[in-house]
Amino acid sequence: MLALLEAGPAAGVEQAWLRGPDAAVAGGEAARWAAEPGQGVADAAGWWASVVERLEEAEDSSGVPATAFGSFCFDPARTRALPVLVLPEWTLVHRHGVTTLVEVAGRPFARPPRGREELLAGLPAAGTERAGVTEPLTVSERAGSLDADGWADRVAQGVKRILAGELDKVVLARQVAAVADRPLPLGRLARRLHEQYPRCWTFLVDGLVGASPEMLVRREDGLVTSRVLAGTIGVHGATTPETLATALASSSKDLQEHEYAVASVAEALSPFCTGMNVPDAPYVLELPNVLHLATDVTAVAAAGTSVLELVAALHPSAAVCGTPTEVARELVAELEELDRGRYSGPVGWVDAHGDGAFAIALRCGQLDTADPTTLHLYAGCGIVADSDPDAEVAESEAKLVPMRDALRAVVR
Ligand SMILES: C=C(O[C@H]1C=CC=C(C(=O)O)[C@@H]1O)C(=O)O
Repeated sequence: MLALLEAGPAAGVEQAWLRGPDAAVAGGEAARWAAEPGQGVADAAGWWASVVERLEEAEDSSGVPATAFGSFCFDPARTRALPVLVLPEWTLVHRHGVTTLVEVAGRPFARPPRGREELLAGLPAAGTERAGVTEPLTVSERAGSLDADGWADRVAQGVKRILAGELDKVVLARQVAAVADRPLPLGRLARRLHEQYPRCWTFLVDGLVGASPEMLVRREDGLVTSRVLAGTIGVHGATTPETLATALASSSKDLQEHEYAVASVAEALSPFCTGMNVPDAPYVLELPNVLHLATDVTAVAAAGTSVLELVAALHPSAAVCGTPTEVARELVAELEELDRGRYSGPVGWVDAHGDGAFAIALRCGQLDTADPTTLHLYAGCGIVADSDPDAEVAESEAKLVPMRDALRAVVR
């Protein structure tokens, strides 16, 4: 499956989702939601319900349900980007040690799926996919509308507004454009991210590629889980992870930032769930580039609640927007000078039973719609009353490391 992913669009792979040993790669289009500007997850849920109704079979013969891949905008009212929900023609799923090729057949889909043999015959054999390609990409960077100093100034303005009592927390992001000498091999980038960050959820959906450590919500057989992250410390060569973890777990600024994020998730989930468990204190999640304060929330979904309803209720959490949500959303728009597009929106999959998983699209890049050599990279930081602008710039640099490393490492 990694060979398939690596081959990317050349092998017809357009969507992917990977974590640890589990993976799904998919291609072709049996159906695509024709999203309009301003639409969001609730609109997509209606479309998906109507597709599921019309499927002849909701599952393949081995019981794996038809699955759509989606990616939604951070702020549908303020973006030129469109959200995505696609039911691929075929999906190769590896789960619990079993690999299944799921094909969507029958009404209402005009295009018949390719035969299994035909599909598999077109794929590169594992291990041969890199033969002969050894030249690294040459990549340069261009600042977004704000450079690091300009963004630090916006962080300082955010702190002032918090101190003035307008809000408690705001998440501010910055963007840089990575420009390569060739069209970017998104499948290769996804593979590299997956290999370097196996504890993260790696995604590739319509030109959005990344490896997110944050699970907005997963629903599996009625069980709901959400991994809330907020509060971060960058990894430096000289300091041991234990020392960093101790510093993070005792930082009142980071603990406060984290508390807002957990509260926003628990509050949004509660109308849809019973038996919610919210641990009293966070643990420290260690990644190669950063350490995060993390809390895993679990609950039981009310009967008939699909993962898309949960996503619609949870987004945007205080990990990407702020507290209170509406005030923070306005301040993000005022200070960032950035169209976030699908960065920091939900990205993941939903199946015909309403189960699924949506991460928050962080540590990612969005392929430029007009230029396949340009990837827009994003990193954001939670700002509270005690935030220091220079420290936030350093944190945003640490959050850009996964994409920058992957870009440096891939060959064309
Ligand atoms: C907004 C981002 O991270 C969020 C998720 C985890 C920790 C965060 C923080 O500590 O600031 C952010 O809230 C990003 O990576 O672009």
